[in-house]
Parts: sequence; structure tokens; C-alpha cells
Amino acid sequence: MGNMKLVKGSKIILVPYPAQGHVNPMVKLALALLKLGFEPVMITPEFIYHSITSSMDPKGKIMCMAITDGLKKDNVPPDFFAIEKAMETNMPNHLETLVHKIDGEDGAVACIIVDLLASSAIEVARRCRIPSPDFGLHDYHIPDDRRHTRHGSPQRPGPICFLPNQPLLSTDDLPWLIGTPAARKARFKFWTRTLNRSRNLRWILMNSFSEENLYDQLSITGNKPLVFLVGALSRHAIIKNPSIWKEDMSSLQWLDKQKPKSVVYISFGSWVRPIGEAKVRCLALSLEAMGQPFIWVLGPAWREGLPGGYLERVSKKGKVVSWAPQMEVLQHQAVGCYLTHCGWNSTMEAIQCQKRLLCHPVAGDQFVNCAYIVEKWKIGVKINGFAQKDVEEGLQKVMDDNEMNRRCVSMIWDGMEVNGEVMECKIAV
Ligand SMILES: O=c1ccn([C@@H]2O[C@H](COP(=O)(O)OP(=O)(O)O[C@H]3O[C@H](CO)[C@@H](O)[C@H](O)[C@H]3O)[C@@H](O)[C@H]2O)c(=O)[nH]1
Repeated sequence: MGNMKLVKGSKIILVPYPAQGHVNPMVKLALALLKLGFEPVMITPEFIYHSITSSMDPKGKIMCMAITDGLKKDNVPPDFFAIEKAMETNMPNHLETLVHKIDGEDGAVACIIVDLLASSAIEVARRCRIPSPDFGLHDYHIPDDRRHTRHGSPQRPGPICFLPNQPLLSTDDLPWLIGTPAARKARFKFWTRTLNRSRNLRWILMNSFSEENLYDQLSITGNKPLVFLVGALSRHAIIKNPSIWKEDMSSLQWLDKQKPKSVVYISFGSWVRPIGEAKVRCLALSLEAMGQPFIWVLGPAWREGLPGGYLERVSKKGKVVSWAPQMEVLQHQAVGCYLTHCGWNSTMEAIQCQKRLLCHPVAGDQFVNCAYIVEKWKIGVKINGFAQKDVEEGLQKVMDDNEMNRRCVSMIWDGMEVNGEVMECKIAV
């Protein structure tokens, strides 16, 4: 890998974005590096440090270090913009000091792997003169075809094609279109700055798996950066995720009592969890009317959307938890289908556990991911609402399509398995 000092025993620093869906794949990457003989050091802001290190499995294998983030110490988790401010103002200097300390006089650090969303760390790596491959997701691209204004608002609606043979997207699916016009503008600025910073990188490690030609299309001849697909690093063993929240393990005992493939697992991820009280209520009533067994991840604040006495009424059929051990739940034979927001980690985990998907994207990249699940891979069905008819029809389509199972299985063998080998070869060069 060029002039990177990749000798066994070198330290590799990993800087994840501080959200559940970003820490999880970074930990998997760190474990893969450890297996290859490197010494991974993960650096996180202090507000997630304790929860991550205390739930890391196996414990103590990966060195974790915290940096001061300047965020308020109350029980309200910081939002996207508070984290952005901390990453742009408070954290870079602390990170730089820590990197120098880890690197020491003999230059022990081979490279810093930076999450695309934590791009201020790319600048730190440059200042410290340490190579930094970027660790990105599937959707790192702002289409440059004048479909949006300078501030990111769609101006000409219509389909967008990022790459040949990939699903068509709509201008409304673009990942920064979340919230109020001011929030969208600020998110567009964030993405533009992120991509500008990553433009001169030499390598991008993409948390995705092999697909026909995607790899070649992204590594456009002669152009930097080089893209390596490193998804599904845990192909031989399913790795337990470290958790920012406490997992409700009674979910598994409850599932043990259910019939095979009878339960719908419902989760809208960690970050954009709220689907809104009206939708919570509508989905709750539909599940009750259908008599559908379900296990639903719903934080206490959102339970207000549930109709009065709901939990008691459905207690024989349904279970509501604040946070589930998702990988174990998805592996359970009682789970037949996953109603998901199409967060990227949830998508990869469902494929790995061979579960069919009922998709309801809420925000950001989830619309793009949904297009892949439904149109390209054909392992799920999209529902636009939670009325009984929508849920019932969606569920029926998913469960009646026997080909879907075959496709889930072949995705693992054709995509994820092959890709694990690619990762091991590339990184060990
Ligand atoms: O009860 C739960 C619910 C989720 N998870 C885990 O939390 C992670 C959730 O990640 P993801 O599915 O990617 O969703 P978000 O946390 O919402 O992730 C944010 O970050 C992702 C990566 O950028 C984006 O794809 C999403 O759209 C964005 O919402 C997964 O590993 C799950 O296994 C649990 O362990 N228990």
C-alpha cells in the first residue's frame, strides 16, 4: 500500500463518527486488523467512551482512548449539529496531541483510518503527516449534474443515476434532505466539506460488499482515491456490537417461546429513531388488529405515541423494548422479517442473518439503501405507511416470495464472502 509502513505490530488509529451505526463497523474493522497482527487504537469523544468500552466484546482486545469533546454532560444525547461543532472546534487539537503521543519518537503509527463523517480528523492526519485511508459507506457521492442548487435544494425533480446499472434515485432521496430548510442547508454544507476533504485521499475503505462492477466503477481508472470494499468483515463469526445503550436481553427469552419465522422485528435504528408519534400509533394499531407477533425497539419517549393500555393488551403477542441485542435477535429462528428504516448497518446485518426486509426509510441515506434492497437485490419490499393494509400487504409480499430467501443466501456467498478475502489480501500488502 504505497509508502504506508504496514508492518505487523504497527499501530493503526481508528476515528469513528460517534454514533452507534458508525462505531459498530469501525470495531469490526479494528478486530480484523488485530487478527492481521496490527495494533488498533480507537479514539472516541468522551461522551460515548464509557458505554463503548464497557460493552466491547471481547473486552480489552482493542485499545480505546477518549478525547475531550466539550459537549454538555447531561442525559440528552447531542444532536447532529452539536456533534459537528464539537468535531470541528474542540476535538481536532486534542486529537492531534493524542496522535503525536501514540506515534512517539519512533513513528509507531502506520495510518489513521478516519470515518468519512469525522472528516476533521483527515486534516489532523495531514498535519501529523500520517496516511489516512477513509472509511466510508455505500453512498459517498454528490451528483454533480445541476439537479440541486448551491445549497443542496432539489431544483429539477427527476431520477438520478449515480452509476450505470445501479438503481435510479429521486432528487428527494438525497441524504442531506433532513429537517427544516435551514437544517438541510447546513447538512449540505457538512457533506460538501466532507467530500472536499476526502477528495485527495489515496484510499477509501468502503463498508460494502462486492457487486458486479461496482468496485471497478468506483475506482475510476487513474483517479484517486482507490476504493477497497471491506464489508462483512465478520464472515466467519458474527461479532457482537458494542452498545451505547443497555440491551434488553429478555428479548431473546421471549423469542425462544415463539414459532419459527413468525415474528416481525421492528427497529428504526439509533440515530433518526423517531418516526413520529402519529406513525407509532398507526403501526401499533395495525399490529394489534393483525394479531401479528412482533418485537419492537421503541425508546421510552416514543411510547407516548402508543394508544392507552396498549402494552397490556398486546402482551401475549408483542414485546416492546428500549434497545435490543439486534444481532442476536436477527439470528433468531423465530424472526421471519425485519421492518427496518434501512440504516446501512441494519441492512448489512439483516443480509448476514438472511432475514427478509420490510422497508420504511425515514431520512438520509436510508432512501438510497432502500432502493438497493428493493430494486437491485430484491430482498425486501418498501411500505409507504403503517395503515393495516400497507403492513399486511407488505408482509404478505415479503413472506410469499420464496425466491427472496435464495437471493439473501446468494448475496452472502457471492458478495460478502468474496469480499472478506479481498480485504485480507489488500490490507496485508
Ligand atoms: O435495538 C437496537 C437497535 C439497533 N442496534 C444496532 O445499532 C446499529 C444501527 O445502525 P444503522 O442501522 O446503520 O442505523 P442508525 O444507527 O440509525 O445509523 C445512522 O448511521 C448509518 C451509517 O451512516 C446510516 O446508514 C443511517 O441511515 C443513520 O441513521 C446496528 O448495528 C444495530 O445492530 C442495536 O444493537 N439494538
